[in-house]
Amino acid sequence: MNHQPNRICAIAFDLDGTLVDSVPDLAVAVQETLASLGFDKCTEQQVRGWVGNGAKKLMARALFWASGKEADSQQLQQVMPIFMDNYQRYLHQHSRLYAGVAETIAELHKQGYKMAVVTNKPYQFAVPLIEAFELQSYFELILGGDTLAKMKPDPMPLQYLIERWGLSEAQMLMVGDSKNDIIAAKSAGIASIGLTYGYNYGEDIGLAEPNAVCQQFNQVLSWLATEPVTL
Ligand SMILES: O=C(O)COP(=O)(O)O
Ligand SMILES: [Mg+2]
Repeated sequence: MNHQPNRICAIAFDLDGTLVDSVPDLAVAVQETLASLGFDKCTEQQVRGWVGNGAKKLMARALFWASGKEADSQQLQQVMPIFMDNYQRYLHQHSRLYAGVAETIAELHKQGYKMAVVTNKPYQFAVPLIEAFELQSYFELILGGDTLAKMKPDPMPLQYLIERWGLSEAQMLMVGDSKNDIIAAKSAGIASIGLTYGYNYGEDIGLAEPNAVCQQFNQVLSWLATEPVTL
């Protein structure tokens, strides 16, 4: 791997909606949590629009939809263990890697890129999900939404990686499906690729203005091959 100061040699990947279509299992966990509280069940499609800011915010959005009012911290404190238990049970029953992810991650690893997962998903779920798809050996680090004091769109997890790996901003790329990923990348001063197939609250990822918009995961390889010099 070429470690020139202005060439990308490290990549941070988002997890939900980028590597893994995790909504099928998240949806069942949300639905069962709502049902156990006596609320109507939401649809999988609704959950698709609620994912992005971690497990607590997901349940807060679901409760708002179900009850018509904002959940207070006491209610969330009571509901979160139920959701966490439910999601723990389903985690990777119906979740699937997106097309091209396994091959592309293996190829990037072969090419020598340093790789990490930077997700807003709680760490306790991120690790077994990545392990279920046998990807853990490719990633030097997995940062969950609760690993550091702040999660995306805050740049903290990306700044942590840059510092820990002793890189310049120009050497790092963020690949994600949500504007949270792109905002975090921009705030950290690094390049980003936005994927169109994931979860972005139903919005066009292009509106967040990543350096490139890709329809398929393997296009990350061709982008890196043609656009390695950044900023
Ligand atoms: O758990 C979430 O809310 C989103 O997770 P992600 O950051 O991997 O997309
Ligand atoms: Mg995502």
